[in-house]
Amino acid sequence: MSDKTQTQQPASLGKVFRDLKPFLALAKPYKGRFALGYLLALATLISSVGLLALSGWFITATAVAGLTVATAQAFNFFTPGAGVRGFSIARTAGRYGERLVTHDATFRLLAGLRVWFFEKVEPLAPAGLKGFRNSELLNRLVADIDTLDGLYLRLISPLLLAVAGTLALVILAAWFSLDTALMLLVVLLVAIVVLPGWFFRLGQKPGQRTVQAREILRNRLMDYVAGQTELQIYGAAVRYRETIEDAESEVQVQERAMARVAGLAILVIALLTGATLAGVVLLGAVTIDGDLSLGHNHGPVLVMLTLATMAAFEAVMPLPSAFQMLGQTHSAATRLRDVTEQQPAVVFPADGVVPELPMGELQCSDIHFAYPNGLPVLNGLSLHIQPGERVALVGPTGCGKSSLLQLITRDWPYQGQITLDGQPLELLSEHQLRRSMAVMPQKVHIFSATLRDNLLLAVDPDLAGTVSDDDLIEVLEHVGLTHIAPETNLLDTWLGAAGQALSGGEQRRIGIARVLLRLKDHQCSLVLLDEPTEGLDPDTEGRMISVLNEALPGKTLLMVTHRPAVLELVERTVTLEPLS
Ligand SMILES: Nc1ncnc2c1ncn2[C@@H]1O[C@H](COP(=O)(O)OP(=O)(O)OP(=O)(O)O)[C@@H](O)[C@H]1O
Repeated sequence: MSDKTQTQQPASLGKVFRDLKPFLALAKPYKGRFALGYLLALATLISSVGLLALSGWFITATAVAGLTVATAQAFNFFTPGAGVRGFSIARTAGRYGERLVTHDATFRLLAGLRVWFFEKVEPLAPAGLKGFRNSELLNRLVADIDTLDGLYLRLISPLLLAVAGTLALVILAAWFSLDTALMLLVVLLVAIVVLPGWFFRLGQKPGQRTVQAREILRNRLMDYVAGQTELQIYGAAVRYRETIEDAESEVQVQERAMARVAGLAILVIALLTGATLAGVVLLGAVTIDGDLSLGHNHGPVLVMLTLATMAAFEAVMPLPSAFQMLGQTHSAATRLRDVTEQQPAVVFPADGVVPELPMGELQCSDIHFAYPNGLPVLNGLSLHIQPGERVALVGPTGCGKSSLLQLITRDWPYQGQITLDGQPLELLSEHQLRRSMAVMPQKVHIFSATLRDNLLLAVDPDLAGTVSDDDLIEVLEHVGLTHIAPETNLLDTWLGAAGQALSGGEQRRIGIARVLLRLKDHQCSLVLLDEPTEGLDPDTEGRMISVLNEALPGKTLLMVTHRPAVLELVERTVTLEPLS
């Protein structure tokens, strides 16, 4: 089985930031929290620099003051001592507060991003999502959005902090010596501008490949779990597991490549820090020219500046690794945009026309339709169904029967016109269209939810609360589904993937039960059934036919079927011919 993956071309840093701009804009609702986080990070950095600088000055000044009795007695130990304690407490509290606030803001933002992504995806279904597997969408919704935390948490705030830290240190150094200040400015610019650009380039390819390799691994794992039965039956499980192991090895190869780059980043920053400290000491030694006296304060200030430089490097230290991860973040953002920038194939008007008296008259005129692969399915189909008429749509498999039902539910765009009670479907809002129809698709989906929830989803939201548990039980009795759980907790029985499995026939009867519930709404005038009795034994099929017969009077029916028995429900049969 091959994997459908997209290979991304390496992009420049400018393009990456342009591509990420919309995601930065999505952080706007949380800007207050992020600003507070930044201020706390700044306070922490100032406290760190202050703590080391003051401690360095204090220790050296104390030593110099101790050289004579007079200076030792005159020296004020208390104010610097209190300052060291103050900075130390502020640094701990600041770091705690900063972590709390920025993580809280990021988690809120990621939750908001998931809602935003889902809102973008929902109108695309089903036509716009056919190109994506479920596992791909899930991967994007969960893993890719998680990867974006690097953008907010590890990139923007640290970058701003490094700039602020650099400026502060250079100003402090300039007060002591212009040469030292200039050297620090050059070194820190290298650390803020050159190194991040270099590590961005080093990390871009393995970062993108990591995201890709993880997606392939997740897709294969999800396919493996979903296709267990087939894999076991055909003895293909071992072969398939090998492809999973291959995918896992590829993830490890890419992660190792990323780890190597991360190690290099730590090494380069450590070397740069060491060299800079040596430079500060050397330049400082030249500046003070051997004068360590307390009067000029030179010695203590030199130690203070050296330790302040050390602390300021804390701010630039995370930048190379953050930029190394940028390729990964960009890759995740691009994959999200691939989905969210698609235009829905079908758009519903917000306020559609309201049908006065729903009759269920359906008119399809000159319908042409092809799926995105371009193969024509319907070519000039016309069909008129009178209000209350019952019609069966028959024809060889693959001739387009189910597709026609999907056009009437507006799943796909088409050429020609379909009207309901004289109104083109395009003029109906989504709610009005859904409310006017009871639909049973070819494949009935059972949600991982209670039986009650699985039935109530067929009830229009406007009528929520009007359907009681007794009504639900009555419907279950009609379709013969009261046996699937003990009577005492029948409606609370958990179904679907995480609950009780249902047979194919039971699933179809859940579909019929949903239709029966929808038919209680007087605004529902059209019933579309796709092979409603497929997979049922003749007795159960006969029972379903009489249940539907009782519920259908006054409603228009268009039913796809291959089963002769169910034709007794209809007055007319329309045969669809295959195009070739
Ligand atoms: N999502 C899709 N993308 C591309 N082609 C599709 C899609 N769904 C169906 N088709 C193709 O469109 C054609 C019509 O399919 P459709 O399901 O409407 O046939 P049908 O008459 O209902 O068949 P059956 O009686 O077997 O249910 C078939 O050739 C099918 O392969």
